[in-house]
Amino acid sequence: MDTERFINIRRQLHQIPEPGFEEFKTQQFILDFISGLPQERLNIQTWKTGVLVRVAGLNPRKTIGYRTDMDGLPIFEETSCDFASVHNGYMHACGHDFHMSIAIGLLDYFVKHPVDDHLLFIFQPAEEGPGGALPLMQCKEFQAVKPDMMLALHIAPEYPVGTVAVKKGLLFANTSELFIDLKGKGGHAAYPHLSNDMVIAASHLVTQLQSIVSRNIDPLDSAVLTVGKITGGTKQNIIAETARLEGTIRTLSSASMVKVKSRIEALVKGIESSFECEAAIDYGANYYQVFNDEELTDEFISFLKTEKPADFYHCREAMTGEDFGYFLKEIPGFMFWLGVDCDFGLHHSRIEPKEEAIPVALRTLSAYIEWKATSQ
Ligand SMILES: CC(=O)N[C@@H](CCC[C@H](N)C(=O)O)C(=O)O
Repeated sequence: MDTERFINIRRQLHQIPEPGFEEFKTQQFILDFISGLPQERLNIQTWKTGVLVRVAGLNPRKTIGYRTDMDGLPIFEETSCDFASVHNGYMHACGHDFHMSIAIGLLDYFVKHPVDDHLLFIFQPAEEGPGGALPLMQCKEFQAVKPDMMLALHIAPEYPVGTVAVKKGLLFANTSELFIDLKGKGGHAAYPHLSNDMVIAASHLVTQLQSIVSRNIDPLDSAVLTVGKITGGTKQNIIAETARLEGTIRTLSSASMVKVKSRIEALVKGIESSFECEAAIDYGANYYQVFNDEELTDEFISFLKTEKPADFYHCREAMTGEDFGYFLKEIPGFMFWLGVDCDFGLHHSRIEPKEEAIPVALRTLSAYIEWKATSQ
């Protein structure tokens, strides 16, 4: 496999990160690549900004699905790459450029080396939000070619290149976005008694929210509540009429998600009454946990240990979220981490994953899919 080619594709994709459901250039890039492949075995469909490509099997008994996400994040890139994002304010800071180039490499390989089973490559928009997996799964294009098993990977900055980390069962958390709007009364900075300051109300609320994880959740059943963005007011000498908190909730159990949300609602009610303001809560997109099929994951681990395309690490569950969880809720399969060894983590403006991980993923997945799609 000419892995340099797919590293180069990763660099081209890295330059054009786009928001969820606006991956227009990315979609065109993928379609252009596909149009250069031998077409005889291909069935190509688009859904919104996504692409579904089926490679017809030689003697199909099942369909194996491979999913990559496509969207970038609203982050100003601060890497030293000479192929940095040309979309100012957007960056592939969660590895979706890696994920796509690996999917393209596998597609290229299997078009030229067909296997018995059908393979479905799913280029899915909007993983970072509002979530493309669930609506894609409901579309008629997907239903017509629905796989019998699903695979995906995610880059992992904390593991060395050459490793694959996985576990059976729960891998990623349940997630819910969180948006809280506060409305009070604006006014002159010098007349606080005639106004109702939402910067103060928002500050109290952010602090109170921290008590939920520490005091309402069983410490053995982890949860995270992060407020990632806070906005309010218009100028330093004007009392803020409105403020907005934007965050995310992560829990390992769905019972804890219910609990966190009920505590948020109680605290927000308290803020309304103590600060005499109005508040509105919006939970945005919710992602179902990523739960790896036990049998298939065990089998993949045995494959890794026997064939050794990569070093196997047994990982713990993580509080990251992934709408790939919706695929795994309906279709057996698994997701794994691909070690890319870098100093900065996911969602950081300086993340520079090591590209040597791309050949590791191509080697591992082409061997595994080849075995899975011919042997059983
Ligand atoms: C792997 C990863 O980083 N996924 C994202 C998914 C975001 C879900 C949603 N927008 C939310 O914030 O809840 C993550 O932040 O874990």
